[in-house]
Amino acid sequence: MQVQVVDYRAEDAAKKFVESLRHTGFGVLTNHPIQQALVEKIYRDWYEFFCHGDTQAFAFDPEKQDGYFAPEISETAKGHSKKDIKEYYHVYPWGRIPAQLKNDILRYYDMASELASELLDWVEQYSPAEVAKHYAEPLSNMIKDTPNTLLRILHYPPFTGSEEPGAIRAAAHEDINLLTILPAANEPGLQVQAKDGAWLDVPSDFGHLIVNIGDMLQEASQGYFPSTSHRVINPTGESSNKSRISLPLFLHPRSEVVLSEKHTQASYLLERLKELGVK
Ligand SMILES: O=C(O)CCC(=O)C(=O)O
Ligand SMILES: [Fe+2]
Repeated sequence: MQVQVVDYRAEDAAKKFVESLRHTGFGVLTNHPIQQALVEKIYRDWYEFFCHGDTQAFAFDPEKQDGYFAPEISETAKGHSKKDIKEYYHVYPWGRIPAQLKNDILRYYDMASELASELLDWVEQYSPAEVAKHYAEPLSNMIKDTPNTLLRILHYPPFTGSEEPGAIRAAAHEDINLLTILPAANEPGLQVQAKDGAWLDVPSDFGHLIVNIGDMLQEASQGYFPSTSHRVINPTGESSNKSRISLPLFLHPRSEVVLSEKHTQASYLLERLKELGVK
């Protein structure tokens, strides 16, 4: 099993990329249209906010789920008992965003959402007919005008030595949503689980764009596209003193979109958030 690094501009990009998604749940793009300078600026500015900003003034709203999630209330992955070692902020265009960070993060949100829509068209194009016939509507249509797509800015703080034994930056989990788009973080650590159980590093050179299948696309494709387990391991050596910032965009269909006979987006999300203990 290999996560493919695919040149977005190559002629056979869509085919290769969807093959990688099918076999590993992950695909990685180079030469993609997301501006790296913007990503780097977001990393710097949000690092500043996490370290010196008035995070408590933006404490998350339990109902709407926008805002800042402190390390103490941060999520526990499904099936795990220890909290992840991280803090994060949930950006929705309709939600609260610190004024000085608003322009850049919403520009990124729009840019990444637009690319995501194209990637969903690629997935649709290379879905076998017997899989695609179960899509209740075109995949890219499912996210059109959606208020549910979530941009999460994650800060994994430097290690101090007082971390809870056994806890890791992000315990093994699957994403809940349709597709996740993630620029390579400023520090390594992201791994995906192969079919034989082994953990493999996801190619994460600076500038790479990492894309993975979430449970909702697995559900909609009746398992054809696998939502694979991934995790963020703890830093060692010099890296232990460094923060890690990452920026996953979780694409969510509109609430009423039908995923399968059993679930709409809304019913599926509610079930999963309850499992995570954040709802
Ligand atoms: O920080 C990362 O690289 C991945 C984060 C992640 O998997 C998540 O928040 O769902
Ligand atoms: Fe994830």
